[in-house]
Order: sequence, then C-alpha cells, then structure tokens
Amino acid sequence: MFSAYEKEAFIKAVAELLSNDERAQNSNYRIGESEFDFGFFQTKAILAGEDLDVRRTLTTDKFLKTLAKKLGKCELRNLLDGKCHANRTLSCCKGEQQIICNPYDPYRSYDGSCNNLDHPNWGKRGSALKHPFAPCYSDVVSKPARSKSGAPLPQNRKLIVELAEFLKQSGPKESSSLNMFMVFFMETVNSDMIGRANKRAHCPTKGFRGCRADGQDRSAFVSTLSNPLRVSPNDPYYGMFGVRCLNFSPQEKANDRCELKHVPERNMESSYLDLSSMYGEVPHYDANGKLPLFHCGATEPITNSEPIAVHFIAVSGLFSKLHNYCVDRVGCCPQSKGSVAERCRALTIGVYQKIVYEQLLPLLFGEELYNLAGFNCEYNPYEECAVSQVYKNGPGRFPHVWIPDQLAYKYQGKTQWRPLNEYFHNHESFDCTSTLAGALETPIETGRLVDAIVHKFYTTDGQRGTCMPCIDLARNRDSGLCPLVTYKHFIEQIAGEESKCYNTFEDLKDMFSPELVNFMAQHYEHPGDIDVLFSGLDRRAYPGANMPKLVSQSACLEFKRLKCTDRFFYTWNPNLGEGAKHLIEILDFTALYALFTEMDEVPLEPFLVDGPKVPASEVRKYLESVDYLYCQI
Ligand code: HEM
Ligand SMILES: [Ca+2]
Repeated sequence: MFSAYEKEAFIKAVAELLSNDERAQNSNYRIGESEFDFGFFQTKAILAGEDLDVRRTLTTDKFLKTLAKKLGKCELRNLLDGKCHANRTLSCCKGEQQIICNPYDPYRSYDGSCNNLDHPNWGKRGSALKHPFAPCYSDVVSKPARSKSGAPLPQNRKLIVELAEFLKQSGPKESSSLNMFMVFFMETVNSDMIGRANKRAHCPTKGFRGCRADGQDRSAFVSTLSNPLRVSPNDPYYGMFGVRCLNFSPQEKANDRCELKHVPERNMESSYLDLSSMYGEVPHYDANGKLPLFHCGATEPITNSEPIAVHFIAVSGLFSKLHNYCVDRVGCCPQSKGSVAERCRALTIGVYQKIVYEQLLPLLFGEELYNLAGFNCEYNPYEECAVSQVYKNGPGRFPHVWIPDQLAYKYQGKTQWRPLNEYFHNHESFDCTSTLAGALETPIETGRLVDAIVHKFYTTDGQRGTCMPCIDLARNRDSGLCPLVTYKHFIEQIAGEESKCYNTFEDLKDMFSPELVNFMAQHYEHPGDIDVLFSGLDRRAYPGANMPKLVSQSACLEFKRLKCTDRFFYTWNPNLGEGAKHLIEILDFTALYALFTEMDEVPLEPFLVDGPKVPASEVRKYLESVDYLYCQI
C-alpha cells in the first residue's frame, strides 16, 4: 500500500502548498497592519531553490499521518525508530543535490555549508534540528502528547496564568546581579544558532491569523498556517477585554530526504556560532568590504527580523560596527592579502565566540559545571553540528523568564524606567547608547513571570498583548517533546548521575519546592505528565551557576556540540593571522562599548549590574595603540 499512500500524500501536499500561496495573497488570512501582533508571526518566503525540499517534507509528513491512522502505534514506532528497515525513504525523493566544497577555502560559507568537508550539509541553514530521542506525540507522528490516563494535558493559558499567580505568591524572592544586557546578548546568540521557521508560502507575510482582529473568537479564516490558542472567558486578565483567542503559528518541519523517521523542525540559521543572523544568507558588502548599517548598527537581515526589542539591534550592532571598524583599519595597511571583508568577518566572529565561551558560559554555568562539561575539546568532524529539538522548544527558552516588566533607559545621564513593550516598536525613536546603558543597569527578573510577558507581550496600547510563556508551552507541545522527567533521565544518563523514578508528586521534592509540588499536583494527573518547559522551575543548581541544574546541563550539551563541531572555531582556525589572534584576546564588550557607543564610562563586567567602570577615553587610547595588529589579521 505504500505507493498508493505516497501518491495520495503527494497530492495532499501539493494542494496544501497551493492553498497556502493563495492565502498568503488574501488579506483576510493575514494579520492586519493595525493589529497589535502584526509582524509577530511573520513568515519568510520559500525561495526558488527550496521548493522541492518543502514539498518533499510536507509529502512525507502527510504520508506519516496516513500511516498513523493505518498502523498500530508499536509498529509505527518501530518503523520510525529505524528498527524495521534502515534508512527507508519515499520513492519521490530520488536524486540529491550535491554540494561541492573547496577544502582550501580559508573562510566560512554564509549558510554553514562545507564547514564539515565530509558532510557539507551539516550545520547548514535550513537543516533539521535533532531529536536526541524519539518524541512523545500521542499518535507517534503529530498529535500532541496526552496525560498518562489519555486525557488532554492541562489547558495552556490556564496553566500559565495560574503558574504566574503562584510564583507571585510563593515563588523565590531572591534578586540577581545579572543584567538585561546579558539577556539580550544571549538572545543574539540564540538567533545565530536557531532561526524560526513558521510554515511558509512563496511570498513572505507579516503573519497568518487564527483569531479575529478583536480576539473575541477564532477567525473564519483559520488555516493550516495557524493554530490559535484558546482563552477561557474566566481568564483573570484577558477575560475583561473579551479576548478568547490568541494567534499562534505552527512551524515547518525539515525532512527533505523523505526519511521515514521522527521528524524535527527546520532551523533557518546555520547552527554554527558564526553571526549568521547578522551577516545574512549571502555576502552583502559595499565596495570596500563594509556592511551597510542602519539604526544602532543593524544590518539588513537584523532590520528585517521581528519581533525584536531595540536592545537586540544595539547588541548585534556592536559586532557589525566592529566588522566595519576593522575594514577601515585594514584599509590603512601598506599591504594586505585576501579579502578584507572576509578577514574582518573572521576576526569579528572570533571575538564573538571568545565572549560566548570564555565570558558568558562560565558565568551562566558556574566553574564546576563549566569544567565538568569538557569545553576544552578539539575539533570533532564526526559529530553533526545541530541544535536539539528539545533545547529549542523547552529548556532553551528558559531565559524568557528573566524578562522584567520595565527596563531602564539612560538618556543624558538620567534613568527612566519604561515598560517592556515600548522597546519593540518605533526602534528609531530610541537612542542606542541610552538603550544599552539602560540594559546594563536593569537586573534580570528571577522567580516570577511578569505581566509584561504573560499578558502584555508586544502590546501596542499597553493593554492587549500576547502571552509569551503560552507560546513557549504551545511550541513545547506542538513539537511533541517528551515530559520533564523523561528528559531528566536522559540527561542523567549522559552526566553519569543516578536516576530515580517519579511515581508520586511527593517524589518531585528533590527538584521542586513543596509548594510547587502542590501546585503541580493540582494541575497535572501524574508527575510523569509535567511538560519539559518547566525544567526552568528546577530549584537545584550547580555551585556558582545562574541557571537551574537541568537547564544548564541542557545548554551545556548544546554549546559544547556547537563549539567542537566547528572547523573554523577561533581557537583552532588555522587561517587567523597573528594580529587576529592577538586582537581576539584584547577585544571584548568593554572595548566594543568604548569604540561604538557614546558612553563616557564603560563597564569592565558588562553582564553585571553596578559593576566597575573605566573611562572610555582610556580604553580607546589603548586600543589605538594596537591598531597595527589589523595589518596582520
Ligand atoms: C528580551 C529578550 C527576548 C525576547 C523578547 C525573546 C522573544 C522571543 C520570541 C518572540 C520568540 C518566538 C516565540 C515563538 O514563536 O516560538 C522566541 C523564541 C526563542 N527564544 Fe527568545 N527572546 C528573548 C531572549 C531569549 C534568550 C536570552 C534566549 C536564550 C538564550 C532565548 C531563547 C529562545 C529560543 C530557544 C527560542 C526558540 C527558537 C526561536 O524561535 O528563535 N530567548 N524568543
Ligand atoms: Ca549561525
């Protein structure tokens, strides 16, 4: 029957793609310009070279959904686990596009291809995330997981609102010395390793609707491009506005080889930490090798990303400005060989990787875990550079809870506290130095889910917004992630730790406070039902770490893989000159602040509030004294 199912799947896939294209053209299906969430779920276009991949993925998806109806769960699971036939693919997938690499090319590609010479596709933009173990869809292929009893999991928005209320009442009250600059830098890193892939059509859109513009109900124009979240009429916040529906867009999978296996989502960035979201998919420089820059140093791809706060632009702008600064310096050298743009790009990426691995990660993980994790690896060409599906839709989103209600804006030496949502709109009305200076002074929020993310995220009128943790939970469930305790066992196995079983809610006391255990017992049927997103509520932590234990273990695995599988990682990139190596040692955020902002005093510890500062002029003077190094990059 396989070939009949395949034919049927192909027809369904083509029909869906055609209908998506039609809907992208029809304004009834699109979120309108006057609506608060215009742009929030924006979709990229399916480009000419990507057509076939998208269609094959969708065909296989339809095929697997048919199998889910015809086969028993056990049979289907064995098939997708590869236990019946190795590497089985659909017949429509014959013929693979070959990428030819030049092993002597001294520079990275822009899409990540050819970083691994034996597997040119590894880490490339458009590749699949990875399932470290089989997902837990209730029908094995696509339907959301259910509770042990078979009942649906707790209702999304209700669970999040009640969790927010619980944390307000009895959550931990400690404060942190980490600042929001660090969070926006982490967001920059995140956007470099994971690119969102909402389901696409051939023309880009600012988002497809699932809800009516007034939010009071689902829209008549709901389609496969949207999957709106329900809100109860008794909702403590949205109830009074009559909002019963929140927009939400499902994401695209990536199975371009039509494999019969568990299929993860598509990553629209290269996985490598190569500033791909800043540099873009193809080189784009002026005649001198400089990046054309917009407000706060935004490159064109950064200008086109949404939803983003002006801080995110300003942080990535520090790196694009470094690129251009380098081009200016190299231009003054008596002789220079090779592409100036590419050598400055390699330097900029080197500085950025150094900050991530030598400054950010030790601070997040604490010394013990940092040393335990084995970041001192050598280049490993045998492992694929990929981000895991569970990290992306579960523990990797943990830093969202650090977002506060208000962020400081330090204009002409005076601090104003402004609500979060303001920074997402009219970016050009913000002064970039004041924005960054404010982020340095704003401590992260710990232990609470603030109204600015639970009710008013991305609002334009200060009242009606969307619910970011609800979107996170919806992503967790949509992508079929297995429960928290399953993931915990998986990590424990890797870390060589002992595992215990969780049969009763009481058993959770090793990782949750007694009050939280109570909360969970009131909402879930069984401890084994709790969603992995709540790994962020783990109260255990490694000594000196700034993240909960399970989250930091998860992040460790990802960052270790991204480093050790990168042939051009700055510590072993043979194509960096002596000047570049030296500059990478010298340049950090203190230097970038001194060079590219108007601050009189710049922080020595840029990720901490109230850290020590030094006069920017002194830093600049020192940096000028090493300008000669640019001639040897
Ligand atoms: C103020 C800072 C941040 C804002 C406003 C923000 C906002 C968002 C938004 C709107 C999404 C898309 C949600 C969806 O449709 O699935 C998202 C996704 C995500 N965020 Fe954040 N985020 C921030 C910081 C961070 C940080 C610091 C991290 C962790 C390093 C992070 C990790 C993620 C991950 C893993 C995803 C899913 C992948 C993706 O869609 O890019 N975010 N974030
Ligand atoms: Ca990248």
